[in-house]
Amino acid sequence: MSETVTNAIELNNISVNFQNHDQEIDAVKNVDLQIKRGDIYGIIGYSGAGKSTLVRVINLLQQPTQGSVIVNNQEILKLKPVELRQARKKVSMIFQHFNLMKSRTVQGNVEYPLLGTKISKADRQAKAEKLLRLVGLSEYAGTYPSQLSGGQKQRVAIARALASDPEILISDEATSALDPKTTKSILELLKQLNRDLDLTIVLITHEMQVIKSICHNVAVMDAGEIIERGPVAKVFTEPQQKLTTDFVETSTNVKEAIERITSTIKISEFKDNQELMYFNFIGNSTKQGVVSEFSQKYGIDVNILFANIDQIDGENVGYMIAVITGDLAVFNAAIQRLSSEGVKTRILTNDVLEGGAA
Ligand SMILES: Nc1ncnc2c1ncn2[C@@H]1O[C@H](COP(=O)(O)OP(=O)(O)OP(=O)(O)O)[C@@H](O)[C@H]1O
Repeated sequence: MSETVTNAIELNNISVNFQNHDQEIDAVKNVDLQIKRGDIYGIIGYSGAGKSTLVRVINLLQQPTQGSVIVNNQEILKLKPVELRQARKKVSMIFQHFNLMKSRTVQGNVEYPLLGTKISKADRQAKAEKLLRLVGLSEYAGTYPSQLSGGQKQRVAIARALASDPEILISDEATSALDPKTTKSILELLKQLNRDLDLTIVLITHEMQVIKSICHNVAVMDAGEIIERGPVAKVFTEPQQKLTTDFVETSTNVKEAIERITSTIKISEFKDNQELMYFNFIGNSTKQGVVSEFSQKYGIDVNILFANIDQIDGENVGYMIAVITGDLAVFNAAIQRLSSEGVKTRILTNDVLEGGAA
């Protein structure tokens, strides 16, 4: 199958410039992005990185300054207005603040995108009922948004977004206003919709935890550019950029652990044969194996200060911070061997002494 058949979205050399008074803002700079049909693709970055501007280009809510936008094999910048309206129906969005209409009931909100279409009133009602069942809110059809919790409001917004039978759903920080438990249930719902409806999902977030929960692929944005991208498991285990490492270490609690450990132990008092080490294990390279290999085979003492294990895309990923004590030449040889077995290591001692670990 050719690329154009399998890609739901193809952005080529997209730039978006804004003129703010006498200042020009390059919100998106020369971005190329391909998203496969049926993928859950995360875009992560800090506030102002250009994420929202970039995804708004997908349905032309934002006109790009340059570049081409191909959605479902259609070059949408070249469509006539009537064709563009049709194409846009295939791309729905959900937002952080839900954007529900307060004066309409839950049912009325879900029916809203179908008003003014050829669909009959009875079919419209039946479709809204079906969608509310799908998101688990049937019994709330007659209530108003103000009577719902944040998670329920987002479910209504999702049902409404599905009313036009989209092929692509864009989620712009849709879980950012929700507590962790509700976030989890909304992400589970999105995962289910991706699977059951073959919905392509583009998900913007500033939390790597969200990416880790449901995305297959991720792009990291900074200052209008995509600075790193790839399958989530690969980006998590082999981040290439400092910003990506920051996001990963925050979501795995490693960053917090490094800060806690380095503020409680005195590295300046370490002996010459001691190092503070960070280990990252992937797949079969278990923590136990490494610790026993260090102590039994190399005679190196490993004092574990932090350990955590994650499941990313079905793969176990472990993180450990430890003080190791022993012959450093032997130790260096040991880490070289481990690195060939998929264990990543980083000596934190120097980072901390130079003030660069956090
Ligand atoms: N309509 C606009 N007019 C002028 N500048 C804009 C406009 N929209 C966005 N910007 C600017 O473009 C840059 C990127 O904004 P954007 O909202 O895309 O970032 P973001 O990564 O989505 O951040 P956030 O999560 O805070 O929305 C910012 O500097 C922002 O101030």
